[in-house]
Amino acid sequence: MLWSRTSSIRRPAIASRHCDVTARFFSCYSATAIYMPTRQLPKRSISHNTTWPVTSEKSVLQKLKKVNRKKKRDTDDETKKSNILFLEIQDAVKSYNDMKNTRIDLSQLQNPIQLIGQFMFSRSRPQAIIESLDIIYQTSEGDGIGFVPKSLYASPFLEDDEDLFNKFTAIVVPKTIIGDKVKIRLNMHHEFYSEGVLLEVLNADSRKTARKDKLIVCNNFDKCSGCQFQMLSYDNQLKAKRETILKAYRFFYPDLLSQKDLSDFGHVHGCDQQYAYRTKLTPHYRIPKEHKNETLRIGLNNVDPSRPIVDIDDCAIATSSINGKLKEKREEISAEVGRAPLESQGRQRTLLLRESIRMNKETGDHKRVCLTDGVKVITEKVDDYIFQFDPSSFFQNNNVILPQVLDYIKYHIQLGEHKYKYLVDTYCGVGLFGIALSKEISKEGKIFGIELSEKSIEFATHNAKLNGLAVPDRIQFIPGTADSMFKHENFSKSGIQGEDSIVIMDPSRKGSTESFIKQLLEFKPKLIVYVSCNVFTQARDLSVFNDLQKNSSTKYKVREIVGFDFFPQTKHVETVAVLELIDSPT
Ligand SMILES: C[S@@+](CC[C@H](N)C(=O)[O-])C[C@H]1O[C@@H](n2cnc3c(N)ncnc32)[C@H](O)[C@@H]1O
Repeated sequence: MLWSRTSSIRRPAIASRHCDVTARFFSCYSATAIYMPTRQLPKRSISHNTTWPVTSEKSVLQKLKKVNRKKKRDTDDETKKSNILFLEIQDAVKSYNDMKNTRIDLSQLQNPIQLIGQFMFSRSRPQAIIESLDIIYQTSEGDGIGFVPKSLYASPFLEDDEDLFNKFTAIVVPKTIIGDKVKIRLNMHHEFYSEGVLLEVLNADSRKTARKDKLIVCNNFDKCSGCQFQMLSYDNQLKAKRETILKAYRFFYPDLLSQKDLSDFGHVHGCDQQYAYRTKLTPHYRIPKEHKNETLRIGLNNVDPSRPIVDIDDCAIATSSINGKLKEKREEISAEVGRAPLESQGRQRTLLLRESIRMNKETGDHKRVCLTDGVKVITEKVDDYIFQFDPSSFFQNNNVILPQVLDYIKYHIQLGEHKYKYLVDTYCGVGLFGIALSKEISKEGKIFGIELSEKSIEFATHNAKLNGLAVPDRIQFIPGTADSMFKHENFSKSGIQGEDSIVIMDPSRKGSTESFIKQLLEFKPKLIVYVSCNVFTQARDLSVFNDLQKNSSTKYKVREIVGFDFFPQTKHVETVAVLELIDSPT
């Protein structure tokens, strides 16, 4: 179970009908030349038969709940994407107020249910165009945020002028960056924001934006949800990712920011290869409905959720062997389309494309190939270690950067005089860190790993043997939750002591648990290395660790928190936090 702390996110009270926004605001706003759609939508001109108010308020709410299940803010998990966006919108409001010298508050952003209803159903959605929107904020999802007064577009959809007066819409626009001036179409409206679809960048060559559209290598970049930052120089991509790290700690562990030297906090190490690095791709396709004359599309989701899958021939961030296999699979599937039984037409399928190495047993040479459906075992090489795993098990998708990450962890293990005897690899997957760092601990020492997936543990044990490590004397992997490890019989029998240990933790996106963190503090490892693919949950977990240590005599210092760019061109950033024990009662 995911632990939770009291949520600091509060829903504002019902929108105030008497919010004061200065006349000065309006004067500076009109200067930004945001104006109504060329095709003005006359008040209440939308057919009542197709849209609101035929759709009752109740059914709109029900539909919204369903459509937005994933986007719903969740009070149990403050690090959920929808909650992060909510915090980011509040952040964006502050930036906007500072820039424009105004005092908008969150209640002024609330979308009335009537407006939500009008924009909910893609078939009857009105064409509302915002001719010019300034992007003033970047979200951790890589989208831009801008604000417009509701009076600019919403009057045809709202009966009550109170819902327009001094009210604003926060518009979240994928594929935009701070400084962009863009033309957009409005899509779904949610409680506190609306989705925008980018139609045109109006200031692409201006100095106000870091956008360089000539850097975009992919023909599908504007539609595909896979990459967000192809229009940025690589340096600027790394800067944007550092901002995400700083933001995560500001939201969930602000004390740390004030303790640390900010100049290096969150520095992101770049990847040597910025395209053709991805060793796994899972494109989707829908078996075309013959009677509707549909065409086959194989690719990734569209940034506009109301549009179909983006057909992708060649993915610029995937390796060449993956792209080769994608072409083969396309031909295979196309050939079968006409033969698909009626009941399977319209069904969505996902392809698994995974790069693997193929060894020539006689010469020892190996080449990289792409495997797909029905494959039992994938083989990968990281530094001098070989790893095998089944395609459903987790394994990192960028092996260009992996040696760099391992070197970084080795550097921290070797820093100082301490000779470590034990390495505890929690959330160990198929044993990557335990095995690849095995030389970092003394010969008489031991490596212990725990992982939820039994299948992964079978492969971790197999990988240990494959790499010449004695099981269970030198290395042991057990299935189970990380929470249960410290009390596990095998762990107790292993004789592993905190003072001579390094604990690696690498949980999935939802992060760790309070129970694990408590036990970790009691175990008192000399060094903790927290690897994370979600910096928000990492910041939350380290804040909990800090709260717990305040009431204990055991003291840790955060040595460093850095990022590694496992996924160039995208919004993702992997972070590594290194904590060292500085004081503990004997
Ligand atoms: C991000 S992966 C890291 C795997 C491995 N460290 C690597 O780099 O290949 C996270 C792993 O944690 C496992 N996991 C998820 N919840 C867990 C839990 N409560 N206890 C132990 N392992 C868990 C997942 O199955 C997954 O293999």
